[in-house]
Amino acid sequence: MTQTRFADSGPSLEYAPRTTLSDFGTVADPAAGGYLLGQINYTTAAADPTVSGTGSPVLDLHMTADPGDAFSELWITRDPVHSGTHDGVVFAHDGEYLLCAGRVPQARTYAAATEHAYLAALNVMRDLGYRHCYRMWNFVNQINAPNAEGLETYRDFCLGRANAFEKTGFGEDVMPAATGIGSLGGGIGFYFLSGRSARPTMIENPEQMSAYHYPRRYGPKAPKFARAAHLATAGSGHVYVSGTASITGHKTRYAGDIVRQTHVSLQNIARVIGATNLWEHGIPDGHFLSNLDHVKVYVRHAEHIPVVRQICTRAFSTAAEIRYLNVDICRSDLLVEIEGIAY
Ligand SMILES: C=C(O[C@@H]1C=C(C(=O)O)C=C[C@H]1O)C(=O)O
Repeated sequence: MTQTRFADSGPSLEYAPRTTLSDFGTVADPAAGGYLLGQINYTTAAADPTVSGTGSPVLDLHMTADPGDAFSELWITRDPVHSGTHDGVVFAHDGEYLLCAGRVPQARTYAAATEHAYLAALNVMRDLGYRHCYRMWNFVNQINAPNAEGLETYRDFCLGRANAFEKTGFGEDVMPAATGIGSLGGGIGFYFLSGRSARPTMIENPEQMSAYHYPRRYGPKAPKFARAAHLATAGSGHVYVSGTASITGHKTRYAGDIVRQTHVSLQNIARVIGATNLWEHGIPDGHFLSNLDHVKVYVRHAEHIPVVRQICTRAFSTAAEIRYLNVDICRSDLLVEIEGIAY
């Protein structure tokens, strides 16, 4: 288990093997002053989000078929948390940071229910004063399958998300980093991180068209996310890197070629977090792939995982926590996608 990082830039993240979560019980580690802002279980079945008996949001995502591969993300903060629920969304906040989580049950179409669930979460952020959302995660079962009306499920989700953003004006100034990835079941699970005073800087990649500008050939409403979000309240910041794939401009590159797609995904991340790009965004900082931690590598075909692991092992630090997940990806011609946090 990684050493808890209490940084000025957001709650600290730890990965814990599913089996050790009982150790956490109430709070993460009173000795370290840690409190559990939220627990996201990447596990073998989906479940509605709940608030645990000790007051922490818990979301189970169906992201692995093998219990031995299950793990939990523990978002740990230094201050006591207050939790609650609103219209199906669970949340916890510590005065500076908020985690909220929700789920849209399996359905024939998703746009309306996604819009409703997102509005509930956006209202929680607004009403509690945590307007600066910097990272969103979305796990979409059967992401490439057509919905009951023939629209690809991912595009259906993007339509609902965009409608929620447009109705609230959310994202007009700063779009959060995000992941929109497949899952093995459970409709659409999602969770968000927001700050009260910390103002994230939205980062784009000059090698890629901003997703929110994608042409209509990719769906009725474009995906709404930034390539990364830099968060700093004091001192150095963290860069939350969105799910990144083999896309330059707006086009998929190297369809069918897992090795090249993996390298393009890594090149895109290196470009986004590198000093040249961060300075272009007014951030006097720079990172390398070796600074990335809490990496998730999503791979469409299980048989590709060994070669992807080989490439990623060489690219990232030996100290990096890396999880490989065999799930579908938002475009049917994408074979791999990678996200992480640059510290
Ligand atoms: C891979 C891409 O998009 C994916 C989908 C996202 C979403 O819809 O929130 C965010 C990042 C990726 O997980 C891309 O368009 O480059």
